Amino acid sequence: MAYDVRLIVNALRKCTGWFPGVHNASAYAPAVPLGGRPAVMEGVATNSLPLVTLSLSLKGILFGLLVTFIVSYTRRSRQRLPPQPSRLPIVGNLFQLTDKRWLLSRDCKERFGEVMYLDVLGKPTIIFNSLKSASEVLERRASNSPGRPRLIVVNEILFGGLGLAYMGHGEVWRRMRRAAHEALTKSAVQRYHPIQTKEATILVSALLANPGNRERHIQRTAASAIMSIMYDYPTLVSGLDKVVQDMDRNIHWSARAAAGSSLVEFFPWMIHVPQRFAKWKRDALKQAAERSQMFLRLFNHVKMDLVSVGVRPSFSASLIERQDRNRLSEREMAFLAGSMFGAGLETTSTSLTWWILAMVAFPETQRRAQAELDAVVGRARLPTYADAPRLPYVRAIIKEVLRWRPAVQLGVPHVAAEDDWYDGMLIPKGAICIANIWHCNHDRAVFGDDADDFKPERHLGDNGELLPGPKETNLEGHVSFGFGRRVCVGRHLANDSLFIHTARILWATTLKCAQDENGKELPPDTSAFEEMGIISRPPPFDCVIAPRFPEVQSILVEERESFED
Ligand code: HEM
Repeated sequence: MAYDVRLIVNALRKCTGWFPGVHNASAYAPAVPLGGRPAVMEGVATNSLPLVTLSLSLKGILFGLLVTFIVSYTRRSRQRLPPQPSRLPIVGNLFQLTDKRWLLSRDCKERFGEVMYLDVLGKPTIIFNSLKSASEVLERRASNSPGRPRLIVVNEILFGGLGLAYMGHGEVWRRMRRAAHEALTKSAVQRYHPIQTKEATILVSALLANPGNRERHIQRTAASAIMSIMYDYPTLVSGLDKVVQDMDRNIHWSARAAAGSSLVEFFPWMIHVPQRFAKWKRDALKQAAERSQMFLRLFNHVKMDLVSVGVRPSFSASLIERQDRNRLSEREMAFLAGSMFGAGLETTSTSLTWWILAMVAFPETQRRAQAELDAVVGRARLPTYADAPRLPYVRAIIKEVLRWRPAVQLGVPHVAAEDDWYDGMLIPKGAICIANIWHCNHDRAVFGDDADDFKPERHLGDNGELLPGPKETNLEGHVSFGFGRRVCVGRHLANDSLFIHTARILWATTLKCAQDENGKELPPDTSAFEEMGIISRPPPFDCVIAPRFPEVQSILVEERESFED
């Protein structure tokens, strides 16, 4: 009897998604309509194998039947998984996972739909490409995904297992998370308004005095505010302060490590390689020792001040006051405060930089916000937190910036505790779940055909009031703060900080495009971004920052003099 081996091999390929020779993004399965299944699920090309015809005996027939059985069994179980791009032997879809630009592309969403399955070195990984799928699985059924995957470098080495953002959801995480949550509720963060107000004023003055150093001023203000909030640290004069530089180095390390860039994340046995053969391990351990010393030093300072100077509001002080209730050890408290610094600094400063870019690129939105400020605040004083309820457009701009250009474009990974289903597709137990925050925030099914446009008024109601976001978005109007039990614990602090900084910059300055020598405007590129680990920020851009009216300078000086230090 003659059999065409091609049929058997192709059937195998159809079920396993194995495409020999596929090794880069250009080799993804052919396009299919939105919501359709990619080629790997629909069928495979049959013209790449040589025609081999064999004469088979009875044994061959039995072998064929066995293969057919395995094929149809594998196919049945695979068909329940979300669509998967073609993969390579052994590494599977590793290269798709690390190709962030492709993951953020419309092409990815259109080919693979709302939920995509990647096999990364044998680890099932699910990418949620729509707001509906991410919020249903990670928000509404949040109790199934509070965990994090094992993050060896950032959690186990750099944070010694105590990095709030990166640790698993065990008992220690629960205690640390509850303590952080209680110290940073919407009402608790109001005690930090004086710090944030002062920092915003210093930032505006610095931007007007020396606009060329814009990025350095933003970095200083973000670092200074968070150091004061976490440790009651005095206002930093410069972003070059040693403690900030140390922290900064650590943050960069964490951000890179959190992006899973180290080989040990994929080959955990590498953790056992002795240090003398593994530079990555030596470097990471050195960073970890520095980090631990710094966290403990800063925290102990607050403890001593509590005795000598008395209680002044800070996150660390509130942890010490509630130590019995929180049941946290000194080390856990010190690492909790340190985790907050790392998680809050780059995210907030990056969002402020995206905001400046948006104001320069879309001057009509800037003018509308300034008209609102003139009407509500006038020009005789700077805006304050008390004005916030009557400044819906200023706040709508913040929501829109966070939606339009999220600082974290691909969410921090969660892990599915049990098998779960979305739209008939299996999310297997143990799968790494990553919300594609970029696609969620630009989801046309929720935000309309103009989802890619910068349009703050989408957050306003008919009477100009600020709307709660779509129900899928934690009512923020975006999902840039993540999901479920791991949602950003510092989001109220971040929102308040962005409000006072942006309101004061808008009140005092006009932000304009830079010009070339012929007076031609040089608008910033609104679609480019550069990556720092899990953070995406705009590439450097120039802009002009000028006082909006003559009295600005004297009012700023007066305001600064009113701050006692
Ligand atoms: C605009 C500013 C910010 C953005 C865009 C942002 C974004 C995020 C995102 C996407 C996550 C991951 C959520 C998830 O796993 O689903 C996160 C977690 C976290 N954020 Fe933020 N964040 C910001 C500001 C802050 C600030 C100011 C702090 C602290 C002061 C902070 C502290 C944290 C912590 C500790 C976590 C980990 C929570 C956990 O795993 O239990 N963040 N943030």
